[in-house]
Amino acid sequence: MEEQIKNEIEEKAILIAICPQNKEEEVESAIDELEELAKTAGASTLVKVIQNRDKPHPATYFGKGKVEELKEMVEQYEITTIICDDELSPAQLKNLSEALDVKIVDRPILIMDIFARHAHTKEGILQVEMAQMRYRLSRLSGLGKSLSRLGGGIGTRGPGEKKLETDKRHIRRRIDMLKEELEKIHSSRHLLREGRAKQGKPIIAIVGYTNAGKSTLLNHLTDAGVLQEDMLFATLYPTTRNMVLPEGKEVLMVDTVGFIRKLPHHIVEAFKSTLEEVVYADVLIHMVDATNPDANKHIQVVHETLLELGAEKTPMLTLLNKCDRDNVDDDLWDEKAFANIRVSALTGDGIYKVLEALEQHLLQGQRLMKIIIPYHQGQILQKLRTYGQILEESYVNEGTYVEVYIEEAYINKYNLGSMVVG
Ligand SMILES: Nc1nc2c(ncn2[C@@H]2O[C@H](COP(=O)(O)OP(=O)(O)OP(=O)(O)O)[C@@H](O)[C@H]2O)c(=O)[nH]1
Ligand SMILES: [Mg+2]
Repeated sequence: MEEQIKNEIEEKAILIAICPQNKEEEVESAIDELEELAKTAGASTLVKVIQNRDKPHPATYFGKGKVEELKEMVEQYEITTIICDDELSPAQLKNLSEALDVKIVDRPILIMDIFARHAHTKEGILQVEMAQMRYRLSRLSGLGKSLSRLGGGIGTRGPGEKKLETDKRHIRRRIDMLKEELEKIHSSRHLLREGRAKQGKPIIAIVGYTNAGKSTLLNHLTDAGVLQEDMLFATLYPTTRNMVLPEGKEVLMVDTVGFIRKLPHHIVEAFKSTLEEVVYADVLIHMVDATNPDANKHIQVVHETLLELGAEKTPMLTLLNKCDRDNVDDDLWDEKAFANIRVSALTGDGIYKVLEALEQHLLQGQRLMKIIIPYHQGQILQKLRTYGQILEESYVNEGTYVEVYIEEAYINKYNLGSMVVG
């Protein structure tokens, strides 16, 4: 069964979340963020309802009484959409939708909807559709009912197919096609990356919470002309630009997709190749919006996401951004960074210090390492050829024996310490 999509309806939403003991502040800020996300997706929030409970009710997310209350509010405010701060199970989706007779949207659907609106490149469009299809396949029983209620708006936007597909076999077939197309794009991205590696320039990736100012920084540094806007997930694909540091060192700067708490698993999967830009970087610039009351939480989410991606060991320089504003948190500090610098990507204040710190980091004393690289880790040898100065190379039983002059940063990044011999 397929349904034509209509997107013109005005969505009036109630936001719902549960609050375990002592988590009041965290939940408050999460639901405020959910309101921002809802706004970005075109829905206005009329009411926020938080229920104190440790875990969601397995069948209906909220308990019975609270669902009754919701029902009354839905009628009173002529609500079209309920948006839940957590990911809902198929049963919860179905039961809530039946009990309340409105569309039910959860955090993953909402975020994917925003991604769908902002995807403009072929890769981005395919990736979003892949995430949506995978999600849809896993939620079919609950979702069909919920989304068919209003036939438009959040959750029904897709950049690819203009149909809301609810047939399992069709979805599976579509997923296979998307997979094939994406693999083609990814192999060309791989070649691109190899090409860059051959240039031997260090890669610097700008990471951070969504809306922190990453694109603004890239634009300031390189006139990249990337869209910078006060909205969540303005950037969905990486832009790379050449740059020369003050003492003449050439680097590549990459702007990337922003992170957010509870970034849907299907998004992470579908955007893996895009997010991998972060994994291949030699240094990370971590942008923090120092005026956001939740900046500490944002820093923590960025650390967690980097860990998930396997980039937690990459040296990181943290920029406490938007310091031109008067509501900056002066106590902010990212412990994991090798330096914290206060900047304004908008006015350029402090940016010179950033470039100096980067350059100093990249040029800092090299060390002589005598190591054996196991044969199955040939890619590390490639990196040493690119970034280091190899004095000797020979083949032994355990792998390739190498004596190399290499910068400190790479020793940590490639875990060379564990390969030392003699
Ligand atoms: N006042 C001030 N505003 C800034 C600064 N840097 C960025 N902004 C604003 O913050 C908003 C977000 O900036 P972007 O550069 O789009 O942020 P981003 O991190 O690329 O966001 P996503 O791509 O959506 O993840 C824009 O409205 C920028 O103008 C700054 O230093 N000062
Ligand atoms: Mg951006």
